[in-house]
Amino acid sequence: NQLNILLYCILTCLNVFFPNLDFSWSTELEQNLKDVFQLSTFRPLQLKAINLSMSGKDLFLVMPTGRGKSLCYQLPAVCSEGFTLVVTPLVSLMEDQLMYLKSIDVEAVSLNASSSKEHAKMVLAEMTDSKAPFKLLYVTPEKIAKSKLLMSRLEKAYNAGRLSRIAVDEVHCCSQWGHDFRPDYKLLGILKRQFPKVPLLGLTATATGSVLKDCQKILCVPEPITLTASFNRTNLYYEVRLKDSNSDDSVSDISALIKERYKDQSGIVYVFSQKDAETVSADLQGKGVNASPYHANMNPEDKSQVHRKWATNKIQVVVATVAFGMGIDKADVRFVIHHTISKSIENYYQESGRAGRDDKPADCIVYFGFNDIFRISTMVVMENVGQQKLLTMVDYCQNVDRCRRSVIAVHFDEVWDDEGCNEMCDVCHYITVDITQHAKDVVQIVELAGSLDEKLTPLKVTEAWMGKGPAKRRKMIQTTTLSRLEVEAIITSLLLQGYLSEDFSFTPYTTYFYLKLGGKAPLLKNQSHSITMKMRRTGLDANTVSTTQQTVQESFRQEAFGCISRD
Ligand SMILES: Nc1ncnc2c1ncn2[C@@H]1O[C@H](COP(=O)(O)OP(=O)(O)OP(=O)(O)O)[C@@H](O)[C@H]1O
Repeated sequence: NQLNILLYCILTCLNVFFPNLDFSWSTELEQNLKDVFQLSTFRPLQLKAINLSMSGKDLFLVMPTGRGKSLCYQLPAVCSEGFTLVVTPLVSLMEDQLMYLKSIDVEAVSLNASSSKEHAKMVLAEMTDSKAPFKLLYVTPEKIAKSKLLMSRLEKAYNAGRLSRIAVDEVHCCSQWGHDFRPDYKLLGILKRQFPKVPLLGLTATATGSVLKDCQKILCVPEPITLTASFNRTNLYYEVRLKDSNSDDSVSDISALIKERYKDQSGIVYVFSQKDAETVSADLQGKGVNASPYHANMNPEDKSQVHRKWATNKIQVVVATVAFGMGIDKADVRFVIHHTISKSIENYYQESGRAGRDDKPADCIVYFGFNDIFRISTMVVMENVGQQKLLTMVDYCQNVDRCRRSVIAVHFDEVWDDEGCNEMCDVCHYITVDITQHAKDVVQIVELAGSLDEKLTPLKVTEAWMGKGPAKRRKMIQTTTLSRLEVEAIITSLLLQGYLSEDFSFTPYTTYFYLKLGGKAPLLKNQSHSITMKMRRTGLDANTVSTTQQTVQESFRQEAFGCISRD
């Protein structure tokens, strides 16, 4: 092993100068990639990870969901003597992998709580048999923790040189700081302690530096190399929409999106609770969307039927809780809509990451509702740093000063270049505009009305500024050519920034809302005073940005959440 590591280091250095230089296993790798896995090229970091693992190095591989982590241990398994032990958290994940490996004629077996006695006996016997055909042995962490028989067999296989590699899938489950902690993962340190010479490969789609440090300690891996692929899924468009928590407008909006923008395209709608899965699914069905619910409380047959029908495009949309998660590997998912925010950015990244696995454009939209923050908050109250993580998700939704992608990238400690978004998020469609002159024009209209002892409703101010007021008044003010939506957005902004304020008038029958000068209006007399606001650029592709309705909503939102400072 040490010779291999030395060889790897020398060859890596030489590779810089001689890119075609190969390792002893390179030809076999290339061959099996094509012949067995039927893939023509490696994706970024796959070859590097495989070469490191083949050289005997312990490795943590952090690679976005759907980028091909499994190949990084399956291909080495096929190219090595003996077998690779794969620890995976869910039996369903295991079954998917076994089915896939069977379809490409790679021998693999599993041991879990539902394995029959005969099957377990056969597998345990074959572990030490040099003629046994299997290349991968999938086990749950519970099995490692509870089965002394398995550990004793692993020890025998290790001593016989048959345990070639250990892969720990979803390695972040080791750490309580991770988003999916599983107590049995805490016990996996036994593997490296008992089998120190076997290289370990920990795989995860989402783990911050501190989570990985924790995993390293728990797994007793002395000096792992960490390879981190970029989190930037360039084909995904990220968008946040405001949700009025007191109405079901969001469901109407979602159904309109599915029927128009995503007509005949496959997608997922994530919801907060099992009850929401049932009701949102029923609402969507009522609006003519081919949707089905999915949650942990359904019986296993119903769940696998929904999954199967969705995978074969007989159901267009699955309305699911997070139970519809690991192991979902449908390539052509064109949209992942969150009816409710996720409980952390890690969760959101993983859930939304199920879109666009075929590298074609796909949308990730989250509906952000004020009340949802508190619903989730009570759910995560028992979790370590649950509130902190939830707030990072809220910040992702609320912050319109930073590109959505940059928030995700920075969260995962990735060095980020703002150009990396390529305008593939809603925030990057906003521009900061100077509205000082507009503000002066509007304030002049309200001021003039005041001097004439008139009161103007917001509608009257809008119309006056757009030149629709009485002709003699038009001559006294500066009218605008801006669109109505822009005019409304600017007036709202001035109201929220304090340049205008409300002037209520009560009658026995109704209450009138007029606009009057706000406390900050006098600042506009100062030549050096300027005001800005964020606005969505106009003239953008209707397929990737929201409707005009959204423009107004967004501008309200930025102001309402105080994204523009009140200077
Ligand atoms: N080099 C490659 N070229 C083309 N397709 C690939 C390549 N490597 C893997 N894939 C495909 O990418 C898909 C996702 O792979 P895989 O399931 O290993 O992803 P993953 O990173 O483990 O995702 P998850 O985090 O969801 O488990 C699979 O369909 C796989 O066949």
